[in-house]
Amino acid sequence: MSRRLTSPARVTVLGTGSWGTTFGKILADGGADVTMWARRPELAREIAKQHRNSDYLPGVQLPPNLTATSNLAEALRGAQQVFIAVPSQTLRDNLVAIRPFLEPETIVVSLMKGVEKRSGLRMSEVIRQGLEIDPTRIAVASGPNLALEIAREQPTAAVISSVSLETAQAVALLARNRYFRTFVNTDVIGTEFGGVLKNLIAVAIGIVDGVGYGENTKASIITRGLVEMTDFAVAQGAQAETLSGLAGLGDLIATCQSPLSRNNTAGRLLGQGYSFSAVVKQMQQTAEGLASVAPVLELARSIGVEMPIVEQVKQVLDGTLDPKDIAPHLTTDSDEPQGERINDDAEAPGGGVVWRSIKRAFDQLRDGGRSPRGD
Ligand SMILES: NC(=O)C1=CN([C@@H]2O[C@H](COP(=O)(O)OP(=O)(O)OC[C@H]3O[C@@H](n4cnc5c(N)ncnc54)[C@H](O)[C@@H]3O)[C@@H](O)[C@H]2O)C=CC1
Ligand SMILES: O=C(CO)COP(=O)(O)O
Repeated sequence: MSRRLTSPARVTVLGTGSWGTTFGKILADGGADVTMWARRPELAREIAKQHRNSDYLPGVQLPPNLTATSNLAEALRGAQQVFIAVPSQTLRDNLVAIRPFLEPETIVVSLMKGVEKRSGLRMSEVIRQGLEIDPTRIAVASGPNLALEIAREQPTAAVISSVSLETAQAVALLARNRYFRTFVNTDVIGTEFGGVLKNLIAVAIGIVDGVGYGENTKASIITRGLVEMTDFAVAQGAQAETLSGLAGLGDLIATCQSPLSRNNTAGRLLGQGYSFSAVVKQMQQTAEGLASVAPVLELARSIGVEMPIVEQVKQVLDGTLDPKDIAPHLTTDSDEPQGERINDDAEAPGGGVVWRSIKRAFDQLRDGGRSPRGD
């Protein structure tokens, strides 16, 4: 009988909220030795000694090969891969603390689904700036991954993406087990924006749910929302197929359907008539969509992409649109019936996304050479 001679990989997860802790369990159940970093020493103690995180994952038993500390240097020592799951708006400050302790070969993986409010940057871009490491050492994970379902070992899948296929594969090999299956791609822009944008559509779904509208409204918003997501992401340099994959459509379905989703929940409260500030006060956990909506719309406007559903979410957040007036059909100022695909030109070769990208690139050149951002 052959025996495994190699020692388990040593990995670190920064952030012990619902997703960080669940991802730690995924990695540990896949065979890695996992160290979690918690800000609060008492939470680190609960995870290390009782193998529980009762605040975020009540009733879930964590594996014995998962431990925790509140000492960042200790958490990062010897880590082959580091996974980060803190609220997106806190990432930059956390990177300042991480940087001195990061070892030269360590791969850094973002588990987050937001954009930085003040810069509009994706999390992998903030990591690249904050740690000054090569993009080939950075990966992102995304997909239909509601933490509590996975913590209960209900099977699901995700995508690991990096500009380096080798890096994506190395991460995917560790981040998998009997209930968590990982695929790989090199479309970091599409994978990250899929996770960011589906949150905004999930807020819209929550709003109409809160108002009391039914399945037609929701299906229309999901379908039109996917068009907006794809149009925006492709204009940023993503591949359209990524948005129809796990990190796009897959996550959109999970988040829009589940009461476990914090973005969906925040939307529902808005639809029930609570103000934005009242919703923020009630939310115990991170709802990334609330902070991402403004920077996403700013980016969309700067590249000439229409996002009517996301615009309406912003108006509801700002208190300038009555939630009951949110509608999937408010897609244009024009009285003319539109093609189903936004900005679609029925005469265009191939129609849809590709044509729009070419047209947009042409318009941007004409408008002074602003071009879609590469990764
Ligand atoms: N919960 C889920 O199902 C999933 C969440 N995500 C993403 O993971 C990221 C983290 O979300 P969750 O773990 O769900 O949030 P959470 O609200 O459950 O936990 C956030 C964690 O960050 C910590 N934290 C708060 N402020 C901090 C700071 N300034 N510095 C360091 N740590 C801080 C909190 O103490 C907590 O441990 C988000 O970007 C979210 O979109 C992605 C996939 C699934
Ligand atoms: O990203 C998620 C599921 O894939 C979690 O969604 P919420 O952040 O809305 O809870």
